[in-house]
Amino acid sequence: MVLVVIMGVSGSGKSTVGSLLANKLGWRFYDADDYHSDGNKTKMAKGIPLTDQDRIPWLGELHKIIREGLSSENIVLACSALKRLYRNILTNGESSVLSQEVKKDEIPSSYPFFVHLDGSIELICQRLEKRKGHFMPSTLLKSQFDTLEPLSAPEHFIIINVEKNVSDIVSEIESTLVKSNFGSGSLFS
Ligand SMILES: Nc1ncnc2c1ncn2[C@@H]1O[C@H](COP(=O)(O)OP(=O)(O)OP(=O)(O)O)[C@@H](O)[C@H]1O
Ligand SMILES: O=C(O)[C@H](O)[C@@H](O)[C@H](O)[C@H](O)CO
Repeated sequence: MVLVVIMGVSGSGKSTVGSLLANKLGWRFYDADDYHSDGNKTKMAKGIPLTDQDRIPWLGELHKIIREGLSSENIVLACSALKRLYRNILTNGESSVLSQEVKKDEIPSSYPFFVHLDGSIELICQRLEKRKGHFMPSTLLKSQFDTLEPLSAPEHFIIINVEKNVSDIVSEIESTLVKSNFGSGSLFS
């Protein structure tokens, strides 16, 4: 089965794009925000950036959920996944990455395809300031950009600029997925 991870800083549109994409494809949608501990959410709401120690158990838990889900369903995951380490934990699990040893049988049958929703801090800040009822303050945006490590090979990815409207972004992801055939995973089979 296939895992598509919609990643990027807070306010880049991961939840909006990810849920619409999953809906269009008929795939299962997970939002990583729903799996943060209360401690992590309180910290962010107070304007304190999360550390590796805060994020690693959260990503390890997401890895387990996704791995289980991938046995029967294609998944779209919205997750900040800012650092390469975090993306490796999502893919391979916490213990294998922290022990520097990736066990082949722990890699999901199709490794993730990442979609980075990229944009200027000014544009994303404006969107965050307009967004209502969310725990994440726009004051944390600079730390999100400082933490972000760009995707690079051998990661499989596309980068999409969030100046585009949501439906164009979703269509671009869909057409990329149709054209791609990464690893042994057969898309839309
Ligand atoms: N391409 C877009 N064009 C215009 N507005 C957008 C676009 N993408 C998202 N938005 C708006 O920007 C705001 C942030 O989007 P969203 O909540 O999906 O981001 P997010 O990356 O999931 O954020 P977080 O990580 O903080 O949960 C929302 O109000 C959403 O409606
Ligand atoms: O890694 C992180 O710092 C977090 O995932 C944040 O990105 C928040 O979860 C999200 O942005 C809040 O909405």
